[in-house]
Amino acid sequence: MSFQVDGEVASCGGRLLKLNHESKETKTQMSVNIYLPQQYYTKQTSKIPVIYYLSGLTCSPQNASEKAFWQPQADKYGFAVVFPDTSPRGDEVPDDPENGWDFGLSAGFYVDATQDPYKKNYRMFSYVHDELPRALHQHFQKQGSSSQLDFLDNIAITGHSMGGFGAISAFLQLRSANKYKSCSAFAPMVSPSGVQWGEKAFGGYLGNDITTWKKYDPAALIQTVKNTNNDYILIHQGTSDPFYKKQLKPELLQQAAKGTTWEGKIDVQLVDGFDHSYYFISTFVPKHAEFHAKNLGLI
Ligand SMILES: N[C@@H](CCC(=O)N[C@@H](CSC=O)C(=O)NCC(=O)O)C(=O)O
Repeated sequence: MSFQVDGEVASCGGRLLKLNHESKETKTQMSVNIYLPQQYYTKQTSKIPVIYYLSGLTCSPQNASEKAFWQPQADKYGFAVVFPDTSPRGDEVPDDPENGWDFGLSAGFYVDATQDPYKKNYRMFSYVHDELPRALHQHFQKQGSSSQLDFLDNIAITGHSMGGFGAISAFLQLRSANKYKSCSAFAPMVSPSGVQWGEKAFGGYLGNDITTWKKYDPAALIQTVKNTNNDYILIHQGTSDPFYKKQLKPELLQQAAKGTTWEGKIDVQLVDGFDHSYYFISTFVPKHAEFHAKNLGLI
């Protein structure tokens, strides 16, 4: 459960820690970055909430740490940001037999695989939402500073593309436990069961029985999970995103929400001319930071 420090970088008013640890879930070493805001170093007494940011296909924890510009927002409101990896890695970890970038390494889809040969290592749902937060809690507790960081209770989740899918899927699956206080997403894939990226990933990790896919599919989950808390989900989507119409389709979540307790609660903001890149993400991170800061009780 203990973390090794691969690096520590001064960034804005705080520090970005680059950590790795042995995961029982994935049976591999997992990298994770965490940004500790300036409030952490001024030893404030109230607990610092945590936002989990799930990255998209091809990403490691570095992409968002370097290009999303969460750090100034974290300093502004006083939250920490955790950037998990997108899949298990290593020579022993099975990859895409087609050598694509949309499955296998860097493309774990935040699900617990049930199919060979993936089920041994690809346990990203259990890793991200259970093992990692507990491991971080224990690590910082040992450092004598757990009172300052709240990895388990006052937490929120967001993500981009595959990670936006992972964030909404987990938010809904874990809603009855009120695990995440709020959820937002940048250009998320909201109905993976019906698009090529999702069909390939779910087929490979979960098998051909599509009834097993529904457990993870936001457009299916939204029809069964009750919105008892008057929550809403914030989504930004660029209109010039090459993946918007074929893979992402955020409007499908709004349509699926019709007639449910989520109707009118899926706030899809289409932003003209923006693409799928970190230029898009970094532009709208301040809006997502403010949204989560409100839900985490920081403003
Ligand atoms: N390599 C691909 C492009 C892949 C891509 O756009 N990845 C996105 C996430 S896509 C959905 O999950 C990403 O975040 N890339 C990392 C980055 O730093 O931009 C291609 O060649 O088209």
